[in-house]
Amino acid sequence: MVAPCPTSMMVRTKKTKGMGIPTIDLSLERSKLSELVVKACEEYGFFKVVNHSVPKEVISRLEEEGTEFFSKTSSEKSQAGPANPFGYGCRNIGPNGDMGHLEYLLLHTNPLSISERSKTIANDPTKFSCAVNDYIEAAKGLTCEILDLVAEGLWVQDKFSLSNLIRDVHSDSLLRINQYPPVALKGNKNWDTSKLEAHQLQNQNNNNNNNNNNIGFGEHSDPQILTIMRSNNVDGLQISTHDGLWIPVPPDPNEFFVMVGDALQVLTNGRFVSVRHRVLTNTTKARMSMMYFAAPPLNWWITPLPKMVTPHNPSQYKPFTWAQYKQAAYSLRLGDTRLDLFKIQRQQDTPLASASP
Ligand SMILES: C=C1C[C@]23C[C@@]1(O)CC[C@H]2[C@@]12CC[C@H](O)[C@@](C)(C(=O)O1)[C@H]2[C@@H]3C(=O)O
Ligand SMILES: O=C(O)CCC(=O)C(=O)O
Ligand SMILES: [Fe+2]
Repeated sequence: MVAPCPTSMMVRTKKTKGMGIPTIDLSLERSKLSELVVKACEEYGFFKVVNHSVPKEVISRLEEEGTEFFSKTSSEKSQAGPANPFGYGCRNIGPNGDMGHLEYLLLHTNPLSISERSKTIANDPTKFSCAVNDYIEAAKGLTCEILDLVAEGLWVQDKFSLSNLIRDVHSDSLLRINQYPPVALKGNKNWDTSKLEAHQLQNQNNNNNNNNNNIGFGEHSDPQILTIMRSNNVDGLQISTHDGLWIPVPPDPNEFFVMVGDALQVLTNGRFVSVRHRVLTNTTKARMSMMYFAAPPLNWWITPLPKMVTPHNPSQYKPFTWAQYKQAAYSLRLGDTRLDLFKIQRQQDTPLASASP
């Protein structure tokens, strides 16, 4: 057990199957808070926030819309599809053959695009688009708050430099509502994964080729700057630690989870690493998650913040626009480490080069 620590010092870590998920209380004093946010981003690229100011009603309205949509018949739902990339998708993830046990709605956050899409999604399109727009505004507010804390914690001079990337009206942020139906495990009906320790789950699931029956959403990192996730009370999400151990994330329908994406890894010149995560299906209950992916406008450049580049830590990435990065992401498979395409290879990175005469 971890000894309780004074609230003023917390990244509060609740023990989950032997590992802690950092939990950050947003009502803490600001300078402490920014330090904790940076620490959690460095150590895990993932944390939970409590005491956020998103109204419960904003969350429940979107959840109700999601439930109503996913309870429609397949032929009704298919009117909102296929997801190419936006709209309704079922089992197919992206354009390159990735599959999961899920169905989803993927939406661009532009209000005009939402209003058009709503017509194929909901019986009452205005009610649907209001619920979606309100949720997006709230998630965007929370994301900006967290990005400002990151900038402060990193001592970046312009404390809005990160949040400005996603505040712009042309931001390419997305909203995704995922629904994972319960999947009975093949063979042994008494095989309950919730009773397994993280390392056992890892062994059981790392070999995805043998039995991917329980993969809801395969291992990947999110390409964007930051992802804000909220789910119903059904587990399944796991994150990978820097040493490759899978940690189950206990669901908390009242709170939000934050994930560092590839673009924030670049902006921090590798000080933060985007978190690899996946979803395993539950054997009895349907999981519904709402994901807000915060991204800049398509033609904006992503380069390390000047503060993060020093003679000792020169830029690790070639400059690219968000559109170029997305294009790379969509040309690859879900689990690929697409940032490798943009890494600057330096001589000292290759042991052979330094060893050669
Ligand atoms: C297989 C793919 C699906 C994805 C685009 C990609 O080619 C690689 C990244 C995937 C991902 C993961 C995070 C988000 O869910 C997503 C919407 C995104 O921006 O990148 C998905 C893409 C998708 O499902 O279209
Ligand atoms: O459903 C979840 O909890 C995670 C889904 C996810 O990783 C994604 O949509 O990119
Ligand atoms: Fe993801």
